Amino acid sequence: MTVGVRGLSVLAGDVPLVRDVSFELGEGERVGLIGESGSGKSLTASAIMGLLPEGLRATGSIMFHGKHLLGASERELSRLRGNDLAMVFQEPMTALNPLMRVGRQVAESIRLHRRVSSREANRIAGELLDAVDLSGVARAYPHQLSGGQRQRIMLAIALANDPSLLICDEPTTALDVTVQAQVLDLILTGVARRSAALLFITHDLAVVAQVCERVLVMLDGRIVEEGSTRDVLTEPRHEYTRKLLAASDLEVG
Ligand SMILES: Nc1ncnc2c1ncn2[C@@H]1O[C@H](COP(=O)(O)OP(=O)(O)OP(=O)(O)O)[C@@H](O)[C@H]1O
Repeated sequence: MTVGVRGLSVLAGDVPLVRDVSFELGEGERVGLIGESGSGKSLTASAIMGLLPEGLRATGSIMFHGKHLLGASERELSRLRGNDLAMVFQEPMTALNPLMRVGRQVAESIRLHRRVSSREANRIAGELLDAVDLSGVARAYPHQLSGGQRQRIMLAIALANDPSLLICDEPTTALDVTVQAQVLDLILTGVARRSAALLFITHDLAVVAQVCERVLVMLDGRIVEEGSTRDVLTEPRHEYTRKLLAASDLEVG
């Protein structure tokens, strides 16, 4: 097991925003987390990353390779983040440094966690950029790249240290459809190559169908349904999942 979430709740004071959520991700498993806006998907991801907004607290337990993440020190968490535990967000511009060339940002993410010379880090960064079809942009600044290119830089950074868990929070929502397909392919290749587990947050059931083996459905802070992607999308049990399906233009065959 890569990650095991047990009875996770996220609270703002006494108000529960995520309620008693439990799930596991096996090695190399690709799991979708779907549900309407405000259902608690991002907070669940933030709790795993140890990145909850100030004022919120998590209870329950999150095990990652046998380590308790809730209650881990900030030092331990920052050692894991960007290393064995990585995340790609919806908006890459906020995560990239606007003043630093993108190749250097990839190389620095390597040197933050590994003892390698800057030359070696640059070499690995070059390989990572090749792997996301971005050979030749290492010297560009973020604003000189398209949204899809920036998201691929974020993916290269997230994969830089061969994480065993990659969390993607709506990574393609802001991209147009053809670019979206390319980024999804690169995510799939990137996790497959590393046998990394993937937790993929999205509103888009077509994306779930393409990317995930298993799916968790959240409503109002709870997981209300889970199962194989095929079962959930062809024979949804919960009324909410049926509504989601009816509202999507997904044709499940
Ligand atoms: N810092 C915060 N303080 C108080 N409430 C918050 C905070 N962050 C999020 N919430 C609330 O918690 C609930 C769950 O938020 P979350 O961002 O996890 O939803 P989501 O399912 O990811 O939605 P979206 O798809 O829009 O990103 C929402 O009702 C949101 O308003």
